[in-house]
Amino acid sequence: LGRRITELLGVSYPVIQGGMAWVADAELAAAVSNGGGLGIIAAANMPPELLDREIAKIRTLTDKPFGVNIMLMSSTAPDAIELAAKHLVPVVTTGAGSPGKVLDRLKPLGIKVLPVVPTTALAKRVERQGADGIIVEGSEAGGHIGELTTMVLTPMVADAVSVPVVAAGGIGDGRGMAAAFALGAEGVQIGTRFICASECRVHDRYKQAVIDAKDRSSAVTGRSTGHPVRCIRNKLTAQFDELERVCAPAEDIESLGAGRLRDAVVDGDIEMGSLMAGQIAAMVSSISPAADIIRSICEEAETICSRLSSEVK
Ligand SMILES: O=C(O)COc1ccc(-c2c[nH]c(CNC(=O)Nc3ncc(Sc4ccccn4)s3)n2)cc1
Repeated sequence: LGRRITELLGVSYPVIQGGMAWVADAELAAAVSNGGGLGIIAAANMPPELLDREIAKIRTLTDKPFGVNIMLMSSTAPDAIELAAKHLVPVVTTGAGSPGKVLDRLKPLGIKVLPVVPTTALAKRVERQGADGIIVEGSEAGGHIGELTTMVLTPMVADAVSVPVVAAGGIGDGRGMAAAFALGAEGVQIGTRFICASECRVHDRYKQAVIDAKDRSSAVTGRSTGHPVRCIRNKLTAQFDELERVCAPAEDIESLGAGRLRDAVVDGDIEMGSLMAGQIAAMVSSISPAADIIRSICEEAETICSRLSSEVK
């Protein structure tokens, strides 16, 4: 079922690790790639010299394909594009903006480009612009999200484009992967579950917050600024809610959020840090090696898909 994606990316399993800002570094990405998936380094707002070192570093940790995620809202995006070109990074994923410039610059170099999109319209646009695959991200996801759920967005985009679709948002076990394939996806992108990978270097209190999360633990803040972001509820999200209740100006909301993701990831500040995570955090209950996470999800999905196909008869 995932053959077009495994062949496109040169991986064993059609599993992409989410390019999570501050979380997805060379260590996590290498562990995912060595485990048979596609590990992704998040360029996010990294200074170019740091991203340059992370890309050089992953090349010492794995000889398997890997990718770089370029967050198009970041002022460092143009530098990230040039670094991806310089290193001939096998795969680039993009988020939080329209990837026209990325496609024009990197496709001619043979780099595979898979944009993340939150709507069907954007999916059609990026296919026209030459996307090799399309990652559709539902509002179940952590971080900066759109309004449509994975359950609705996936089949709509699968019907609208011919390139392979990868489903993201709310997928954390084999059932989610099997469901994504049933909806027309040919691969999955997983973020939150990999926050609790052994090789992920976020602070243990961040990992514990993900494990402790229940189904209603996450909340979306920042809708009024046009950049809705899903995080685990804490004092910070309560302050965002208060600012939005009194219709504070967008810059006050954005300045409250600046640097908070770092506080959570590096300092383990679970009260005032930005604990970006998806709704699937409620289903995460253990810290496991990335390779085990990938294998167990794919084996469970395989079992479900073959049971479904035999029972349908
Ligand atoms: O140009 C247009 O038409 C708009 O295009 C798009 C609009 C939105 C998206 C989109 C939604 N979700 C994604 C992929 N996921 C993400 O980008 N998730 C993220 N999590 C944390 C991030 S860091 C941050 C920094 C500032 C504000 C908020 N977040 S980025 N892309 C992609 C394209």
